[in-house]
Amino acid sequence: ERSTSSFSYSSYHTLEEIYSWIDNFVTEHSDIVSKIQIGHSFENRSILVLKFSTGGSQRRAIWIDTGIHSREWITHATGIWTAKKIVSEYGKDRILTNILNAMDIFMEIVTNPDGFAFTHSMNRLWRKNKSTRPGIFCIGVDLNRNWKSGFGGNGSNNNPCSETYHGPCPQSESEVAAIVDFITAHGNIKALISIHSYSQMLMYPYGRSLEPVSNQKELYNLAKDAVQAMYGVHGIEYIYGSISTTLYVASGITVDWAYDSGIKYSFSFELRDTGRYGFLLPASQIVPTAQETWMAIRTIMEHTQNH
Ligand SMILES: O=C(CO)C[C@@H](Cc1ccccc1)C(=O)O
Ligand SMILES: [Zn+2]
Repeated sequence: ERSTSSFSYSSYHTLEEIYSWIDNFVTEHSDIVSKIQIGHSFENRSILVLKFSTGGSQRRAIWIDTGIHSREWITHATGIWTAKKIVSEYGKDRILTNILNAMDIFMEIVTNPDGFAFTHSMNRLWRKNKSTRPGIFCIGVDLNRNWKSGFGGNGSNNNPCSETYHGPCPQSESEVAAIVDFITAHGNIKALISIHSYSQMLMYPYGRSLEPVSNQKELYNLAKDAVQAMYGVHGIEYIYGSISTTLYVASGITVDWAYDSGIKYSFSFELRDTGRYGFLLPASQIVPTAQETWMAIRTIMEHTQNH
C-alpha cells in the first residue's frame, strides 16, 4: 500500500505486506524511526530491524523480537501494532516519552522470514527456519535452541527432524548470528524481550536449568507488575516465573544467551491464547492482545530505564 494509513492493524499479513509496511512506516516517521538491515536469512531474505531513537548516540537500548517461530503469527502482528503505538504515544504518554528521551528501542518484527514465508505458502504450522545441509534430510533449525548459552542441553534435540533441533553448533543459523553480532557490537542493550505464542505467560531466565538467576527476585516482581498491568486492560490472566519452572527446561534459548551476555532484564512472552485456537488465533484478537502486551512491555521498559 502507498501508506500505513490504509494498513489494517487488525489483520494478519504476508511477508511482502509487512516489508512494504516497514518501508512506509519508516518514511512516514523518519524523525524517530529508521530501518537497519542486520543480515540475511538462509534463503537470502533481508533481516530488518526498526530503530526508534530521539537522538544521542549509542544510548542504552531495549531489544524486542517477534516471529522467531514463524507459525506464531500473533507475535508479528503484535510487533507491528506496538511499533505504531510507540510513534503514536511519543509526546503524549508521559512514561513512553520519558523512555524514548533516554533510551533507544530496537524491534525485529520478522525474525524468521524464511519460515514465515513458508507458513503462508506451504505449511501454516512451520516453526523452524528453512536451512538445509548436505546429507541431512530434514529442513530447519529451531532458532530458539541455536544460541550459545546451554547449547545442546536438555530441552533441545540433536535430531534434524525434531521441532526443537538445535543445529550443528551455536549460532550456526544466520538469523541468530545476525542478532548476536548486532547486540554484541551495540554493547549497550539493557533489556531484551523475545515474544512467542501461545500460553499466556511472561517468563525470565533460566530455561536451561532450575537454578535461579542472581536478580531473580527483581525479575519476579517486575514480571508480577507487568502481568498485573496486562490484566488491567482486558482481564486476561498471564502466569509468570522462570522458564524452566513455569513451562519446561529448554536449552540454547534467546533469553539465556541475553542474560549471560549481561542483559539483566531479559524476558520471553507467550501471548494468547491458552489453547482454544493456539497458533491459529483469530485476527479479532490481534488488537486486544497487542493492547495488553503493550502495558507489560512499557512496564519492563520503564523499570529498565530507572535501574
Ligand atoms: O515456542 C513455543 C511454543 O510456541 C514455546 C517456546 C517456549 C519457550 C519460550 C521462551 C524460551 C524458552 C522456551 C519454545 O519451546 O521455544
Ligand atoms: Zn515459540
